[in-house]
Amino acid sequence: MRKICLLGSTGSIGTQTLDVIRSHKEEFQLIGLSFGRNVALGLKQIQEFRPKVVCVYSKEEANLLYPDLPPGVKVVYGEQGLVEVAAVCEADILVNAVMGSIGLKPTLGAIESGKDIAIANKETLVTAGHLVTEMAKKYEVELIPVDSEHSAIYQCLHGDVEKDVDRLILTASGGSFRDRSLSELEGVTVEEALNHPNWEMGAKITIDSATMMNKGLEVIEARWLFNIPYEKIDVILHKESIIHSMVEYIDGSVLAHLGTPDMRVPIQYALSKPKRLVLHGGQKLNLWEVGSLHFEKPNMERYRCLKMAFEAGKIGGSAPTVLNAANEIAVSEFLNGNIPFLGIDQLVEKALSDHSPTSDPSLDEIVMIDEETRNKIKSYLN
Ligand SMILES: NC(=O)C1=CN([C@@H]2O[C@H](COP(=O)(O)OP(=O)(O)OC[C@H]3O[C@@H](n4cnc5c(N)ncnc54)[C@H](OP(=O)(O)O)[C@@H]3O)[C@@H](O)[C@H]2O)C=CC1
Ligand SMILES: CC(=O)[C@@H](O)[C@H](O)COP(=O)(O)O
Ligand SMILES: [Mn+2]
Repeated sequence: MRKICLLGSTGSIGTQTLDVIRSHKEEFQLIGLSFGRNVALGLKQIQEFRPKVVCVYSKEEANLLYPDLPPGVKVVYGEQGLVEVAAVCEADILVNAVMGSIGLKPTLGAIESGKDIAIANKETLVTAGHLVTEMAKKYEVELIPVDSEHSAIYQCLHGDVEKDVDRLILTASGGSFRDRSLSELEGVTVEEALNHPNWEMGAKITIDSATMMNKGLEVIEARWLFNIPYEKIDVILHKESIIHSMVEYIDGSVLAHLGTPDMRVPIQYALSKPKRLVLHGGQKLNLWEVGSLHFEKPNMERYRCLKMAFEAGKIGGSAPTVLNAANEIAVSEFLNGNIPFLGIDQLVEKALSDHSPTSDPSLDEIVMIDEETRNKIKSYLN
C-alpha cells in the first residue's frame, strides 16, 4: 500500500489523482492533502478519503471547515502549513499538483523528510531546478514526472542519458491559437484562450499552452529532470497530442510514448511504477480512428515565450526564476482582464531584460527574486 500526500487536491491534476486513488484502493492510501480556497470540494474530499492532515489557504478557510470536519483530522494553513503537510505527514510519496512556485518549499521539505516526489508542479523545477535536484540526490529520493511529456520521456528512457541519448523531443499541441498568426491575436478573449484543443486543464496552464510558455517551462523542466543540456532538447508541433514525447538515441532509433490525452495515465504511472495498473474508465488509443499524425517545426518568432524560455534556461542562474514569476503574474493579470493576451510575453520580456542574473542562487535569493519580480510586474502595470 503506497501512502500518498497530495498538494492541490481540488485542481485538475488533484481531482484526477483522487480518481486514480479511488479506483485502486488496494494500492493507494491518502494520508494528507492540501487545497486553497475551494472549501466545498475540499470538504467532500476530506469526508471521502479521511486524510490525517489537511492544509488550506488561510485561517478563513480553516474556520469554514471546522464545523463539518470528521474527527481526527488535523488542519493547518498558509505557506507554512503546506510545508508541514508535505514534510510531516507519514506518506511515502508527495504528489505536488499545486499551481506555481508556491510549491517549491513544500517540495524541498518533503525531499528532506525522505519522500519521493511525483511532480506535476513544473514551476518549482523552473524556478529552482538546481536546488530541487541537488537535494533529491542528497536525500536519495526520486523525482518522478507527472507532466505528460516528461512521463512519456521517462517511459522511453533506457540506458545512460548522457552516453546513449542524442535528443529529447517534446511535442506541443500549439494551444488554443495555433491556427492564428501573431497579428490575429490582438483582442482575443480570455474565453477563447481557455479553449484548449486537446486537454482540459487548470486556467493558468491552459493560457501557458496558448502562449507556448508551457512548452518553454517544460524544456527547463526536462533539463532538470533528465539532467540533459538545452542543446539536446527540441520542441515539435504535433496537433493531435497523441505522441506525448520522444527520445532519439545515438543509433537513430526514436522511441515514442503514445496514448489518448488523459492525465490519469501519467499520474497513475508515477504512483505505481514500475508496475502498470488498469486505467479504470480510460479509453484505449484507436489509431485507425486517429488516421494520421502531423508534425511541424515551431516558428520561434511566433512563439516568443518558447524562445524566451530557451534563452532564460541557457543563461541559467536566476533567469528562469524571473521568467517564471513574471509569467505567473502576467497570466493572472490576463485572466483577470487587466492586460491583453499579447501583453503576457511583453511583460515577461521586460522583466527579463531588467534583471541581472545571479548564478547558482540560494533558496533565500530565489524567494527574494521571485517576490521582486512579481512586484516589478505590478509596478509596470501601475
Ligand atoms: N492540468 C493538467 O492537465 C496539467 C497540469 N500540470 C501542472 O500541474 C500543476 C497544477 O495544475 P492544474 O491542476 O491544472 O491547476 P489548477 O488550477 O486546476 O489547480 C491548482 C490547485 O492548487 C491549489 N492552489 C492554487 N494556488 C494555491 C496557493 N497559493 N496555496 C495553496 N493551494 C493553491 C488550488 O486550490 P483551490 O482551487 O482550492 O484554490 C488547486 O487545488 C501546475 O503546475 C501545472 O502546470 C502539468 C501537466 C498537466
Ligand atoms: C497535459 C500536459 O502535460 C500539458 O502540459 C499539455 O502538454 C499542454 O499541451 P500543450 O502545451 O502541448 O498545448
Ligand atoms: Mn505537459
